[in-house]
Amino acid sequence: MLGDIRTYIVHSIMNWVITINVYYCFTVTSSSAVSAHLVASVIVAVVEGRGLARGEVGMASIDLKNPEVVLSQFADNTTYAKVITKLKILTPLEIIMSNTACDTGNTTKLFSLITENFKNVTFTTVQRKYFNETKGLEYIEQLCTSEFGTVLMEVQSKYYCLAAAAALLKYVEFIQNSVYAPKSLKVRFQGSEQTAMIDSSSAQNLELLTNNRDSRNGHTLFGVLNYTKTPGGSRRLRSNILEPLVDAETINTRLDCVQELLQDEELFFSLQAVISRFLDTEQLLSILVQFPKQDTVKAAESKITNLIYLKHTLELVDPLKTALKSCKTHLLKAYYSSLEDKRFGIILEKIKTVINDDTRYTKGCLNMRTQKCYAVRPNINEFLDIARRTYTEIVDDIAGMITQLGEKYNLPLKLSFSSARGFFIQMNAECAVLPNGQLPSEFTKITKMKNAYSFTSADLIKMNERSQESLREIYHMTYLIVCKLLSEIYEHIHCLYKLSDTVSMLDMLLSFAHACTLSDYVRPEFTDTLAIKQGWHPILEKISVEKPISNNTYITEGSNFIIITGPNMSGKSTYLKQIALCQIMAQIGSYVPAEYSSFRIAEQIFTRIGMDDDIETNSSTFMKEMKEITYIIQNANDKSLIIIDELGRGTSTEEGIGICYSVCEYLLTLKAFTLFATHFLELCHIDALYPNVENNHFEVQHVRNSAGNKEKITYTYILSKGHTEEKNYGLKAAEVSSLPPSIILDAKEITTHIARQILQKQRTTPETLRQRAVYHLATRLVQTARNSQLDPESLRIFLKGLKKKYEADCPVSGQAQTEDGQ
Ligand SMILES: Nc1ncnc2c1ncn2[C@@H]1O[C@H](COP(=O)(O)OP(=O)(O)OP(=O)(O)O)[C@@H](O)[C@H]1O
Repeated sequence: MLGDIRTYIVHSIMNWVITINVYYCFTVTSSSAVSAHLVASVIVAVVEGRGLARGEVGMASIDLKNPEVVLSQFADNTTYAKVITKLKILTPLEIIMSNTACDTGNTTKLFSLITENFKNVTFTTVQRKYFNETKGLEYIEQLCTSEFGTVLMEVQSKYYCLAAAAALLKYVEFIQNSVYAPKSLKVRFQGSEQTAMIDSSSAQNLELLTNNRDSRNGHTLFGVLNYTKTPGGSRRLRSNILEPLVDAETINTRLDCVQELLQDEELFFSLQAVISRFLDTEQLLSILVQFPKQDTVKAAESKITNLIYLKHTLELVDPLKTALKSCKTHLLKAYYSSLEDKRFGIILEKIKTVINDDTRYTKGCLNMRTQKCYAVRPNINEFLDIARRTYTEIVDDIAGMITQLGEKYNLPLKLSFSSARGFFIQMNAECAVLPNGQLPSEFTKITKMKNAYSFTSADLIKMNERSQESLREIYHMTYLIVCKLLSEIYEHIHCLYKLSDTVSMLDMLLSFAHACTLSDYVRPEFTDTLAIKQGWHPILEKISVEKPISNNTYITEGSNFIIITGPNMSGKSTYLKQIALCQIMAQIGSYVPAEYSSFRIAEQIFTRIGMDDDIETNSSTFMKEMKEITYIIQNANDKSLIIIDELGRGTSTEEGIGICYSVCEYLLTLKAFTLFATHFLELCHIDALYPNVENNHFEVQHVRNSAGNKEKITYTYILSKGHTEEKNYGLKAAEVSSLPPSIILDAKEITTHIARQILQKQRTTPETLRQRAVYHLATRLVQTARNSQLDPESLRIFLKGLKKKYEADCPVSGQAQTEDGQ
C-alpha cells in the first residue's frame, strides 16, 4: 500500500514539477567539471628532523575527498627541492608544521621556503608534541585496513613520516568534527624512487596542467589526454602526468591495455558506457569511513544520500564485469578478477534488505530528495511509514493548492522546487495576461528571470515548512536505520578501495585510447635510445587548424647532447617541449604523437625555458635563469632528460656565452640526454671537443618579393643536421613584426657598423691571430683523431687532453671565434 502511495507521489511530483534547479550534491561526472575536481582538498603535515637529522623530512597527506593517507620520508638537500616539488604536486589546501619550526627569531629554512613557495595555501602550526611517532604508529595500526596492512612493515622505523601522520590525522579529525572508523583507511608509503620527478617550474614550462596564457582552457597536456568520465579518473590522470612511472614493465602493461582497447571497439564502448555511470567512488568512501561526532540533520541526510550512492556504485560492478569478461590483456584480466570479490555482492544484498530495489541515484535535488525519503523499505519502521504518508499528503496539498490558485486567477502557474527555496511557483510571463500588468497581491517574493516569474505565497511558505518538518522526521528515522545497516556492512566496505582503483585506472586508460582515436599516436617502446620518428607537438596539434610539422629525434648515450640553433620563431622551443611531452606521455602509458618512438626511461625531467621575470619571488630574469640552472645542476643524474631553451640571455653576450659554455661542459660530464637551444652560435663549436655533442638546426627559407628587392623569411619548422648558417635573423624577425620600418633601418645600420668595428679589431690584435691559429689546429686535430682508428676510450682521453691544452691557450671569451667574427 505504502509502496503504491510512494510511486503515486513520485509520479505526481514528476508531472507537476516542470522546473527543477539542478543541483548535484555530489560531484558531477562530466569531463567539463574537471576543474572542479582539481580544487585543492589535500592536507599535508610536514616535519623535519632536528640536529644531525636535519634534512630528513617526513610527510603525511590526506585528500579530504579520498580516504587514503600517503606517507613519505626522504633526505633532502639544502634547497629542499624534493619537499617543494612534492608539495607542489599535491597542491595542498593546507600545510601543517610544528610550531618549533617557526619559533620567534629561529625560523627553519624549510619553514621559510614552504611559506615563501605556498603563499596562497593555508598554513597552520601545531604543537610539536602532536608530531609523535608512537602515536602515528598507533593511528596507522588502528585505522589502516587489513588489505594495506603491510605498510606497517614499511614505515615502522620511519619516525618522521609517522610523526607527520600523527599530527595530520589528529588535525583532520578535529577540523572535520568526525572520527575515522577503525580499519577504514588506505595507508600507503610512497618512496620517491617509483616515479619520475618533474619539478613544478618544468611542469609549468611544459604546460602539463595549466598554460601560461589561460589557466582555464584545455591547451595543456592534461587537456590533450583528458577524456575521463569520472572525477577519480581525472585525478589519476593529473597525478600521473606530474609523476610519470619509471618502471618499463608497468608502463608496458598499461600500454597493452590501451592497445587492446584500440583494437576492440566493442570493449572500448561498453567499458566507457559503464565507467561513465560511476560517481566519485573515492569521495564516497571518504564519507562512509567517517563517523560524525554530532548527529545533525545535515549529517543524517548526507549518510542517506551516500548509502544510495553506494547502492548505485555496487550495482555497476556486474555490468563492469560483463564489459571486461572477454578481455585479453593481463591488467584488464586482473581488474576483472578483482571485481569477483564476493564482498560486493554481500554488501549489495544487505543493502537490499533495507533499501527499496528501485531507489537509485538520480540527477536533480527534488528527485534525490524523493529517493531519500522513500529509500527505506515499507514495514521496517511503522512511524517512518506514517511520517512518509504525512509528507505525501502535504506534497499533494501543495500541488492541489497551486492548481486552485491557477484556476482562481486564470494564470498558467506551475509548481517548482529548488534546494534553497523549497517548493515555489513559476509562471511564464509570455503566456500570462496580468490584470493591470501586476501579479495578484497574494503572491510574494517575486523575482523575474528572463521570461519566468518565480514567487510564493504565505500559504505555500507554511506548507513548505510543514513538508520540511515531516522530512526532518523521515530523515531522522531513515538515518537510524541506515546507520544500523552501515554498521553491519562496515567489515566488507574496504573492497571499495579496490573498486575505486579499478574504476579510476580504467577511466584513465580509456581516456588514453580515446585520445589516440582522435589523432594518429603510436605505441612507444622502451630502449636505451630516445628515437622519435616524425613526432609532433600534441598541444600545438590541438590548438592549430593544421597538423604541426613533424620532426625526428635521435639521442643515444654516444650522442647525448644536442645543440639546437635557428632563427627566432623557427620552432626550437616547440620542438624541445614536444620531446619532453612525448617522454611524459610514454612514461604514463599513453601512446605518443609520432610514427615511431622509443624512449629511455627518464628518472627526472628538467626544463629551463622562458624569459619571464618572476614577480612572485621578486627575481630578475637573470636570477630566475640562474636559480633554474642551479637546480638542474644539483639534481640531474645520468638518467635525466634535460631541456634547456636559451641560457645566459639575461646578461651580456660574453658572459652569457661563458655561462652557457661552462653549464654545457658540466652537463656533458653526465650521461643525461640533453637538448640545448641557443642563439649563441659560438656554442656550436663545442662539438669539436666533445664527440657526444651533435648540432641540429631549424631551416628557414628566404623568399624575395616579385620586385626582387625585399626578402621574406618562411619558416619550414624542419630540423636538419649541423648548426644554422643564418645571420642577423633577429633583424629579419623584427621586420616581420610591427616595429616601424625607420627603427629597423636604423638598427640595421648600427648592427653593420658595430660588426665592422669588432671584425677590424679582431683581425688586427696579435692575441686574436694566435687564438685563431690554435682553434684551427685544434679543429684539425679533432678531425684527424676522429678519423683515426682510436678506440672510444683512448679517443676520449686524447680529446680531454686536447681540451685542456686548448683551454689553457685560449680563454673562454675568445674560444670559438672564426674568421668572420662569429
Ligand atoms: N613544428 C611546427 N609546426 C607548425 N608550427 C610550428 C612548429 N614549431 C613551431 N611552430 C609555430 O611557430 C611558432 C614559434 O615557434 P617557437 O616559439 O618554437 O620558435 P623559437 O625558435 O623557439 O623562437 P624564439 O627563438 O624566438 O624563442 C610557434 O608558436 C608555433 O605556432
